[in-house]
This record gives sequence, C-alpha cells and structure tokens, in this order.
Amino acid sequence: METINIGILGLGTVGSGVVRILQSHADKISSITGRKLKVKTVVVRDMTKKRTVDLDGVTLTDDFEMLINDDSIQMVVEVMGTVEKAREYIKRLLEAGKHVVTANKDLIATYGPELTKLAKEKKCDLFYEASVAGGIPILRTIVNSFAADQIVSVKGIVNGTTNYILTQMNQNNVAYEEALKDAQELGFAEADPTNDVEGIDAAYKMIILTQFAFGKDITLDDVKIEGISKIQLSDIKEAKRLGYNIKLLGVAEKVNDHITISVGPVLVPQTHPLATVINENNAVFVTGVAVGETMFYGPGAGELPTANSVLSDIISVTKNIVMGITGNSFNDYSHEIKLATPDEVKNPYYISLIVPDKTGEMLKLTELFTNAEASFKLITQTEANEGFAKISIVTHAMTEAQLLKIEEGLKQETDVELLAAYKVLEKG
Ligand SMILES: NC(=O)C1=CN([C@@H]2O[C@H](COP(=O)(O)OP(=O)(O)OC[C@H]3O[C@@H](n4cnc5c(N)ncnc54)[C@H](OP(=O)(O)O)[C@@H]3O)[C@@H](O)[C@H]2O)C=CC1
Ligand SMILES: N[C@@H](CC=O)C(=O)O
Repeated sequence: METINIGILGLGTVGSGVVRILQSHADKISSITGRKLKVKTVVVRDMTKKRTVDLDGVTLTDDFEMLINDDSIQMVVEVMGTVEKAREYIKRLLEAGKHVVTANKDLIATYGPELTKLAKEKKCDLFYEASVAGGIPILRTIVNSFAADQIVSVKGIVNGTTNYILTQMNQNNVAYEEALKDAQELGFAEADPTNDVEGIDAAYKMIILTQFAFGKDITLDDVKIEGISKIQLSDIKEAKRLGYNIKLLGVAEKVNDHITISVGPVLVPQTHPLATVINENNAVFVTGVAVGETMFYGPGAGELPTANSVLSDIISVTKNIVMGITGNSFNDYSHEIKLATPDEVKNPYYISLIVPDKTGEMLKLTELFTNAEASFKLITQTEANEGFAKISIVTHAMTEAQLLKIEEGLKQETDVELLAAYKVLEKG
C-alpha cells in the first residue's frame, strides 16, 4: 500500500490528538483511503517540552523549513494557532504544492478568501472542519446536506469555554474566575482566553458559518460582539427564575432580504433545545426553508473531538489525492446579500439596571422607554440595598436602534447603572 507522508505544525492539545488517532485508528483509515498515512515530521516551538504522544519514527523539530524542503510530505496539518505566523506558513506550504488542513478559525475568518484562492491556483486542498464547533461536523453538513436548501438562520453555541463557564455558574454557583481556570486546565480555552470570554472566538466561527450558510464573506467589523466577562451571577439567577438559561449565542440570520450577525449573551427559554447544551458542548441550530429546524450537537472543544474533525479533513484530502481531484474549494457558495441595518433587527431584550431607590425613578425609566417607543413585558425589583435597587426588565420586541436610544438615554442618567442588555430568544 502506498504511503502518504504528513507534516504537523503544533503538538499541543489538538496536535497530540491528531497523532493519537492516526496511530490508534491506522487500520481503519488505510482501509477507507487505500493509503497508509504516516506522520513524518512534527514542528513545535519548544524542543525541551515533554510530549505525551509516541513519537517513535517521527522527526520532532522546531525548524519549519523541514516541512517546506521535504518533497515527500504531501499534506500538512496546522494546529499551532496564531494568525500572521500561520498565514505566512500556510501560504508557503500551498506555494510549495502541499495540501493543508487547519483547525485555526482566527486565521480562516481573517484570511480565508485569500488562502482559498491560493489553494485553488495551486490545485491544493485546504480544509478546516475543526475550526467551527470542534467535534461537530457542521461545515461539511452545510456544504453537502444543505446544498439545495435556503438557510434562513444559524444560531450556535460555538464556544466551549464560555458554555462551560456559564454552565458552572448557572448549575453549581461556581465563580467566573474559577470556572475559567478549569476550562483552561481541561484544554478548552485558547492559549490566551481573552478571545473566548470576549466573544471573539465565537465571532470568528460565525464569520465562517456565515460564509458557508449564506455565501457571504464578512469581517469582525460586521459582527456585533459582546462577551461574557461582565455577566453577573445575579443576572444568571434572575434569568433562571424567569425560565431562561443565559448562553453565549452566535446568530446569523436573514431579516427581510438582508442578513445580521451577532455574538452575545442571550436568554434562551429553558424549553429550547439550545438551553440544554451544557459544559464544553456546542450546538448549531440551523433553520432552512425546506428542512425546517435542525440542531447539530456535540463536544465543541478538547483533544480527541477536535482531532476527529481534523482527521475527517485528512481523509478527504487523501481520497482527493487518490482520485486526482484536489484543488476544489471547501465551500463554493457565494451570494450577494447586504447587511441589515439596526432599525431592521428586532428582538425582545432583558435589561438589568441599578437605580436609586427613591420616588420618581420608575417614572423616569418609563418615560425613557416611551420616548424610544419601547414597552415593558415584565419588570421586577430583584434587590434593594443602601439606597439602590436592582431592576430587571423584559421588553417586547424592539429594534437595535430603539435599544441604542434607550442606552443613550440611560447614559444621561448619571445615577443609573446599566448592567446588562441581552437579547431574549423567543423561538427557534
Ligand atoms: N483546543 C481546542 O479544543 C481547539 C483548538 N482549536 C484550534 O486548534 C489550534 C491549536 O489549538 P491547541 O492545540 O489547543 O493549542 P496549544 O496551545 O495546546 O498547542 C499549540 C502548539 O503549537 C505549537 N506552536 C505554537 N506556535 C508555534 C510556532 N510559531 N512554531 C511552531 N510551533 C508552534 C506549540 O508548541 P510547543 O508545544 O512547543 O509550545 C504547541 O505544540 C488553534 O488554532 C485553536 O484555535 C480548534 C478547535 C478546538
Ligand atoms: N477555545 C475554543 C476551542 C475550540 O474552538 C472553545 O472554547 O470553543
């Protein structure tokens, strides 16, 4: 049986999983692809680090040129992270005619179109299934199984770290910092977890999902982003009392003939399937005109689940090499669609505020909402301490423009503190 030599860039959480699965599932992989897949060279940063995988017969190096200069390596798996360095390396690998598999959403969301174009020119494959929702095969599902349908919305819990933190806060009263530390130790968080907790990682994934589901290339500037670092346990508890779980949700949906993309904390009704997704699990809820509502669920981060998605790409590349059909884009869908404006996008909101506990404050608040032509569905005073009260409001559906007007009005009220303004999900 012929051998295909593979190079790997990075041997951390995901890279170690890739090596492990290639070794332990070798027979099945060969029987499916008709080729023996051999990890020939692994590039890391720190040669002194102790490795947890069997590297017998594998060259371990910190010299990237060993991949470029080795003509026997046909495919390279990039699982080292970073944006600019990874871009430079992948461009050079594609220029050298090597197929590339990556799990790097930061890179694909930022430079995907450029790298896809180069891969096509060089007749190389460039696949990145693991870049969105870890172990869930969502990108191929959209490409293949939604090919003929018209997707109207994609709502996803697409970051394992934040879902883990929110679950621990909600179910076990664990403090935010402690839950984040656990997520880092479990290998879910990025090397620097800022992108996880500030919603950037989820936004990168929504950029890729938007490209696949709606055929539109967007950038981070097109996504309204809010993370979970400012969420208060009291809001999680209040939402729970009202029948919701707070989730960091990525939403890409059609509004009229336009599209809106956001990432932020959302109150999800406890009866909605997305509310049941706990810990590092992810779920992507896709609604199509023909198929209706579907949900794809599974582990969104971690060594073996993510490596399994990388392996699905490695196998696709191998099959394409065998059939001589490399160089086709992962996703060919391209469609002209404009971004929705703030006065088109409507949602109910959960708003929590600290207000002075004195006569007339509620009247001022009511006037502010009335000026924005917004109305309360529910209003509760949840706490009252030392002259201040905490107020939680659930509004009827209103536009982002109306919300902005309310937020501007609240800023003028110097003794009022806006703690949260989160969307409320009503239905699928
Ligand atoms: N962890 C997860 O659950 C998931 C991760 N991903 C993505 O997969 C990629 C890898 O993540 P993960 O495995 O968690 O990351 P880790 O931090 O665990 O591992 C990164 C690896 O890359 C190596 N590395 C970093 N920079 C360089 C460099 N300049 N040159 C050579 N090697 C380098 C490191 O070397 P050394 O070991 O010597 O320090 C390390 O082995 C990222 O893009 C991440 O976003 C995607 C889905 C899920
Ligand atoms: N840090 C990411 C890892 C997978 O993409 C997450 O927590 O989801």
